[in-house]
Amino acid sequence: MILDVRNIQTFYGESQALQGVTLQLEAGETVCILGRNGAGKSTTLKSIMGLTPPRSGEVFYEGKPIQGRPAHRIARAGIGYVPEDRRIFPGLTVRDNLDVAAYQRKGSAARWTVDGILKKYEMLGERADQDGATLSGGQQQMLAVARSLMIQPRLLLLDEPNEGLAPVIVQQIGELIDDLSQTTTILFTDQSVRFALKHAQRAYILEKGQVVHEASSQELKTDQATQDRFLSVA
Ligand SMILES: Nc1ncnc2c1ncn2[C@@H]1O[C@H](COP(=O)(O)OP(=O)(O)OP(=O)(O)O)[C@@H](O)[C@H]1O
Repeated sequence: MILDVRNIQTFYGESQALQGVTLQLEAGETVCILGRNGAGKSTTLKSIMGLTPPRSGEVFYEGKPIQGRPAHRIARAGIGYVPEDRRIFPGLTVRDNLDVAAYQRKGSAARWTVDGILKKYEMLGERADQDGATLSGGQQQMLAVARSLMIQPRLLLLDEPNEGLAPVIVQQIGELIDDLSQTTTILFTDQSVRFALKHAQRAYILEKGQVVHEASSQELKTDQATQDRFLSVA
C-alpha cells in the first residue's frame, strides 16, 4: 500500500473540516475523491501534504508515518501536489517554472527531466521561453502538473485539475492523467462524476468531511441513486 490515511480530523481554527477521513491507495492505482463544494476534498489532499496538518489520525506513505512532518519534507519523500489554484510563477518562463522545481535525489536517475518534459509535451515545449503567466488556463494546468513531476513523485495528488477549463482542455488533462497513471500512483479530486469514471479505477465520495461511499468506477457508473445523492450533475 502506497498511501494509508486513517481517520484524520482537520480543523481551520475551531471549525472542523475533516471528521475522520480514511482512505487507502495501492501502488499503481488511479483514484478519485468526489464530492460537492465544501465536502472536504481539497482539505484531504492538503492534510496528506502537511499543508493543513490533521489534528488527529494518521497518514502513512509507503508504510512510514508522515503526519506532522512539514510539507517540503513530505514532497521530498516523493509526493507531488498540484493545488487547485495552480500557482504558476509569473515572470518566469515555462522552462524556468520547471527548472525551479527540479530536484533530484542523490544517486537516483530522474524519470522526469525538464528537457524530457518539454520534448514529450509539445504544448509546453513550443512555449518553453514564454512567460508562464501568459498561458491559457489549460496550459497552466499542464505546466502545473509537469512541474509537480520535477520532484520525481511516486504519488501524485491533483486538486480539481479540471476546474474552470473548457471541455476540449478537460479531455487533454484526462489524457495527461491516463499517460501519467502508467507509471505513477494518482489521487485526484473532482466535483462531477463523468471525468472520474473515465480516468480513475475507483472513487471515494466525501460529504461534510467524511467518506460516505466507496466504489469502483464500474459500480458507480450504474449507481444513479448514489450519484444523485452525493454528486453534482455536471
Ligand atoms: N482556509 C479555510 N479557512 C476556513 N475554512 C475553510 C478553509 N478552507 C476550507 N474551509 C472549509 O472547510 C470545508 C472543506 O473545504 P474544502 O475546500 O476542503 O472542500 P472541497 O470539497 O475541496 O470544496 P471545493 O470544491 O469548493 O474546493 C468547507 O466547509 C470549507 O468552508
